[in-house]
Order: sequence, then C-alpha cells, then structure tokens
Amino acid sequence: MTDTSRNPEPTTAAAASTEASGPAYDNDGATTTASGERETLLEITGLSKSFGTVHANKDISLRVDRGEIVALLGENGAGKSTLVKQIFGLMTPDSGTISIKGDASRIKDPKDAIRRGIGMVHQHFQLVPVMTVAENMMLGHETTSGGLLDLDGARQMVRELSAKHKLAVDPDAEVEDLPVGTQQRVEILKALSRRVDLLILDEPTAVLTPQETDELLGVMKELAAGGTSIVFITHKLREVLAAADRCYVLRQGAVVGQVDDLSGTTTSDLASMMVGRDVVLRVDKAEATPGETVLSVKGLQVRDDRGLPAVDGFDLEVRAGEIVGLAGVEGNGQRELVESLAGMRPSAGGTVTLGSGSDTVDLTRSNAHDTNNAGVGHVPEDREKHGIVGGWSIADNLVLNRYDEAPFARGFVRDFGAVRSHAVELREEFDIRSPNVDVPAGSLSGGNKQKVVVAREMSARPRLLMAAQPTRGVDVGSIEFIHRRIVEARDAGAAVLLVSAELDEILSLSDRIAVIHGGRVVAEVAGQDADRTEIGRLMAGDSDAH
Ligand SMILES: Nc1ncnc2c1ncn2[C@@H]1O[C@H](COP(=O)(O)OP(=O)(O)OP(=O)(O)O)[C@@H](O)[C@H]1O
Repeated sequence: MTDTSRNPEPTTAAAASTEASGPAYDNDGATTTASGERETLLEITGLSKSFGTVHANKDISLRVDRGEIVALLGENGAGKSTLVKQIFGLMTPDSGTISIKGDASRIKDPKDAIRRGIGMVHQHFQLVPVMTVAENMMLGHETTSGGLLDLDGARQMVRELSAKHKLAVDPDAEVEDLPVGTQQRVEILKALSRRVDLLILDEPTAVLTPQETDELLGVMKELAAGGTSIVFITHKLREVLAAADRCYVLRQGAVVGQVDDLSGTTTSDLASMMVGRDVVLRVDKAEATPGETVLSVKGLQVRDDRGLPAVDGFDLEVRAGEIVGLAGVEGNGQRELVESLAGMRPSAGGTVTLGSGSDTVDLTRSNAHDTNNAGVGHVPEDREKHGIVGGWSIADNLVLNRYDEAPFARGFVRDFGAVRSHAVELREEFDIRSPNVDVPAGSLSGGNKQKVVVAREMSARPRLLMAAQPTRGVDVGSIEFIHRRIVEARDAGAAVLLVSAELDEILSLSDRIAVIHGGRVVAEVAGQDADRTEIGRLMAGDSDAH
C-alpha cells in the first residue's frame, strides 16, 4: 500500500486504438496529451457526503488517468456506491470537488454527467424488460442527445457497437428474455453509444458466470486500450489483479489505501487491506456426518415465466448434516428450482418432501408460508425483490416470516421489545453496518441488505437451508463469516442446499456436488473428489466429462 505520485508508464493503454475513427458515438482513442503526458481524466479532492449521522464518504481524494482501469475496493458499506453516484450526478457532495478533464463545476444530474463523457452501469440494471434491445437503446437517446433515434437507426447502432466491442447482442431480442450477462452487455453498449471518457461499473461481475466475467474483463481492457478510463467496484479480488492498473481501498467512508503497482500484490494482501485484519479465504471444515434424508425431490417439473420447462425431471436428496452444492451455468433451471422448493412457484409435476418416515411433510403444492413453517429457510437470489421490504425497518425485516410467532408476538399482540432486542443481537452477530435497527432496510448498502437476509434465515434454525448466491455482493470478511455460519448450520444438523454461480464457493463448501444442466441433475460427485475442470465441463453440458 503506497501513497504514490503519478504512474508514468501505465501498462494498459500506451497503444491507442488503431481502428479508424468510427461513427459519432465512437471514442477518440487518444490516451495522452499533446506533450505526451497522460491526461488526468477524473480528479476528486476532499469529497465528503453524509446521510444523517452516517459519514458515507469522508474527505476522499483520488485520481484516474485516461485509459486506466481503477478498482474501488472496500467492505460492505464502506462508501463505494455513494462515491460513484456522486461522480455520475446521482448525488450531490456535501463538500469537495469532482473534476472531469479539468472542469470542476458541479455535476448537476446524470444527464449532465453523460454530456461530460461519463457512463455508468448500475448494480441493478435500468433496462425496460418488455422492450427490445434496440428500443431500450432509443430510450436513452431521447432524453440525452436531443435527437430521436428511429428504430432502424437504433438497430444499426446496436449491431455496429456489438461488432466493435465484441459484445454480441441481438437488437431485436426482448430484454426480459436475455440472460443477466447479456442484459449487462446491453447496459454497457448503451453507455458506449455516446462518447464515453469514463465508464463506471458498479459490481459488474456480481451476477455473471465465470465465463461472462472473463469476457467482460477482456472488454474492459480493450476499452482502456482505446482510451476509455474505467472505475469499477468489485468484491472479487482476483478480478482486481486480473484487470486493474491501480486500486483504492475504502474503509468507513475514507480512502485507507492505494496500490499503484498491483504486480507484487496477492488477493490476501488486498483482503487484509480492506478488512484491516487477515482474512481466511478458504473454508476449514470437518468431514460431514450425514444423517437422515431431509429434502427429497423426485421427477420435479417447473416452468419458467414463459411457461416453458425450466426444471425437467429433477431428482435430488439432501440429508441432515451435509451441504449439497448445486453447480451450474446460470439459466439451467436453478432459479425456478429454488423458487419452487421455497413455495414461490408452482410445480408442474413430480414430488417434493421434507423429512423421512412418519415425520414426512409433502411440500409439492405448498405455498411460501407453509414451506417456511415446515422448516425451510430460504436465502433468495434476488434480495431486492424477495429478500427484504425496503421501506420497513431492519428489525421488522429480521422477523419478516416470524412476526406472528412467539417470542415476537403473544396471541395477536406483537412484542416490539422482543423484535427489537432480537434485531440488536443479530445486527451485532452478523456485523450489519447501520446506525441502528430502526432505519429502513432499503437505506443499507447492498452487502448489508444481504447480511439482513442471511441473518434472518439462519437465526430461524431451519431443517433445510436453501441458500441461493448467499455471498453475492458481500465483502471478503463477510464471505468468510457467512461460509463459517453455513458450515456451523450443517454441523448443528441442518441440511443445506447451496446454489451458487461461484464455482469456488461450491467447491470449498460442498460435501457433495450435484451438477445441473438443462433443468436436471446430470452428475453427482463427492465434494473432496471434485475436479474443477470436470465440473466445468459437466456444467457446460459435456456428458462424457464424468
Ligand atoms: N440513500 C441513503 N440513505 C441513507 N443511508 C445511505 C444511503 N445510501 C447509502 N447510505 C449509507 O451510506 C453508507 C455507504 O453505503 P454505500 O452503498 O456507498 O456502500 P458500499 O461500499 O457501496 O457497500 P456495498 O459493498 O455493500 O455495496 C452505508 O452505511 C449506507 O447504509
């Protein structure tokens, strides 16, 4: 960690794009000033921003040169999103300056930011799902570039930008039908459809498969080589080492570290810089001692939103005291499977039971309430939609599915004291960073919202814990913590079904791994025998891999 001066020989973009200058929405590719010096594209000085008593950004100063890829790292709630929202004009700083290419005048709003060459891809995409890619492209241009694009013009633009940036997208596809990774490409193309000097990506890889992530990192490097500067937020330290030229580390709103040469740096170095202590990146666990069958799924059929088969003859058993990891490329029925097992989506065939012998409960047609009452805990993939109620307090969110039960209610009367003290305990135990437990859950940072959901579901001590992407958007220190808690739940006798797009997470936590492809289990392997490459091939549908 150093406090450095300028990086005179940046590694990325000395080679400016050699492509002929393209259409009006192209970038110029120049990375240096006339004197041969690298141009400072973004300079932030003494930036502070508070929400009530929370100092989200404290006296932040940083710099990004043209053609650089700069990573922003930090724990959940460290202030990363707040910082980039101010650069994009979504929030106004309390004090300090943001200077873009030497212009330090206030960025009034996103429109103003776009006019000044800033593009941003948000954590939650801003696309209209029922519209096509080209129609979504038109939307942005109505408001920002004055001239209305016609549909043919928008289609043409998508094709040209797709080809130029090697981001394949069908202009006529409806956005809601596209996998998440492709939706993100549309967002990136939308940002690139205007002149962009600085592209901000807020946790761009959180929802991507490993292959999509590699593709995106490649695109980022090409953009940087063409003169675009990139600021990206991530919790995945390997990505920082793979793609960034430099990085800044934030803690509790302040810049606590800066690495200007990442070549000798390891993921462990970055992790301890972020968290302020050494972090164990691998999970230590004893061998599992599985007991009786808890979850039994036979021949399950579930349809997707369009009525097509998504889960198609799915069989799986999960026993008490074991973690079964479901590995698969996103879009192979995992979402529909978990929703169906949680009682949120009807099944079209097959059976689901919980427990064994005389203790068996048939959950095949249960709703979410019954499933929950039967002892199923569910950490949903989409915390914003299914995990929390943003307008309700943290305390209420922590008892969302148990508000009418003892000790949180006596008869029809709620015991607010019990709800609150439960919340105070969990906030402490799960390190939920918030001023108190009474603030709306919607005001929490992304990772802290996730901790609320995980805390609620785990504290209910479910017989079956279904955890879908449990550490998505969560910082390394908290990943370590959540992983430890999942193993503890297993050791206390819970059956755990872990669904994750992170193969590393599956490999390090699972006692048994089931690979899902085309809506059914195509292979099962013991956790300790699992081979990364083989699992990868099975995930891709190579049935000879096993
Ligand atoms: N609109 C808001 N109202 C109140 N508090 C807010 C608001 N936006 C952010 N905060 C608070 O500011 C702090 C910084 O949040 P921010 O979202 O910037 O963190 P982050 O580093 O992006 O975290 P994560 O990695 O979890 O996404 C947090 O304590 C958060 O609760």
